[in-house]
Amino acid sequence: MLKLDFEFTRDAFTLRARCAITAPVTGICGPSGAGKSTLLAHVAGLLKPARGTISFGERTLFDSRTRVFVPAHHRHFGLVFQDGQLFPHLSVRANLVYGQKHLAPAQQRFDLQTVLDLLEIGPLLERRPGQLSGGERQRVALGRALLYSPRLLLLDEPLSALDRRLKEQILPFLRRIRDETRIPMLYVTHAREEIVALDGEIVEMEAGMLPAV
Ligand SMILES: Nc1ncnc2c1ncn2[C@@H]1O[C@H](COP(=O)(O)OP(=O)(O)OP(=O)(O)O)[C@@H](O)[C@H]1O
Repeated sequence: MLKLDFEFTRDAFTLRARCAITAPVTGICGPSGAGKSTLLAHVAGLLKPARGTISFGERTLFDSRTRVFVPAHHRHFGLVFQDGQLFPHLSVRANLVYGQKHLAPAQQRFDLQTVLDLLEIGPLLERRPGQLSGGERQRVALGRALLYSPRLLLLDEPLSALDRRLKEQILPFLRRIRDETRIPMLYVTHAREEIVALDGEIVEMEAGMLPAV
């Protein structure tokens, strides 16, 4: 369970999050500027709240009173953004194993072959990101996040750069990730139908409030 109870202010924008997230897939929906990406950045450990607490399972990730702040690279969460953010100078293979290199063997939940099979990206291994279609790039980005053996997958508009056909191609892969890895997902999107397709629970965000009041 991901428990959020914190506040953050940046210029005129204030984010207030107070909720417990328990579903296997949770969609954070809401209008542009509501604070969805800012919320995800707090869960990832890329931004620090002004005050409050964030915990995942038994682990406290942030507590302003006791001055706990677990940095992003110690949270073991996988991140996938809209444009995949692959390293352009590295092959698909090198991109995939990038995060895995930093894990001790005992921490590695998946091997490369399992992820290649799951996402059907084996034939792409020796290509560079510039030689991939948008949908292939997003599958590689998902593969890279999985090989990091994340405890939670944070997805920020992972399909929004893709056309309808590609979205419909990738959604079954996301369903496979949900069913075969059982890694919980926190999924930011404008497209509620993506969350519906994943049988997820939707949490509505409005004007910096989670949940909206
Ligand atoms: N790097 C930044 N510096 C200053 N303000 C920012 C920055 N990034 C976002 N903001 C502001 O913070 C608020 C929340 O932005 P955020 O990107 O979290 O919203 P969002 O719900 O993800 O929007 P969208 O759906 O358009 O991506 C907005 O008012 C935005 O203008």
